[in-house]
Amino acid sequence: MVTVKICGLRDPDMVAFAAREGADWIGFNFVPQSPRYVTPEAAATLMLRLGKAVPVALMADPDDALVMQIARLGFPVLQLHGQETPERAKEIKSLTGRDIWKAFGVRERSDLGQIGTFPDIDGLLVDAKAPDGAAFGGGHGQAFDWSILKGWSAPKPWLLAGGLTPDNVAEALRQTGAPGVDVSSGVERIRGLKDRELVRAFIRAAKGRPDQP
Ligand SMILES: O=C(O)c1ccccc1N[C@@H]1O[C@H](COP(=O)(O)O)[C@@H](O)[C@H]1O
Repeated sequence: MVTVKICGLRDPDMVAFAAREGADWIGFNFVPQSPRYVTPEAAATLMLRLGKAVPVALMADPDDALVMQIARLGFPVLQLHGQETPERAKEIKSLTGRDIWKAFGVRERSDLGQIGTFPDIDGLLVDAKAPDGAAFGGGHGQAFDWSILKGWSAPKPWLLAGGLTPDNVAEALRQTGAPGVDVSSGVERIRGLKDRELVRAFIRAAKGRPDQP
């Protein structure tokens, strides 16, 4: 079954709702410039509502103090969405003992080459490259040309990300064969605010049960 990560939740009831609807992972965003940012203190409260969903901490170029603070909250997975080098990813893994997922922004086939230079990560996300001039590297609701993944085989467990929505996720999965998907903007009607109907529709479309009430 396809696994689903819903990212950037800020409201405890929405965390509980997404978990009940079948989200496998729920992402909390620690990128201060993002409209989905939560403080570590707020995340600790949100994490009480996870049910069976697994929390993922999204950071971009975090310093050691932040990664340690986040690891102490009990996150098993740290998602690095900045300009982290392979060495820094390895260092964060050794510092925290947590699984490291690295996000890679892609636009063309050659962009996939960078992935092989990160031997120490545990998983990865293939996301669209951020638009020029963007203040941060993800959550822009932009898809990339999925056909660039044709014939590519991921060296680690991976999630497809970037501009996914309830309407396009089934087609994205069909084209890419991704084992999992990650969404942020595509389940919002107002930027930064998740929408229950869209969260439910996304999870159902991704898991291939769109018509169930
Ligand atoms: O969601 C954000 O605000 C964000 C900020 C900084 C880095 C990453 C961010 N989100 C991640 O970006 C991808 C794709 O998001 P979208 O569905 O296209 O909006 C996803 O992995 C989010 O976790």
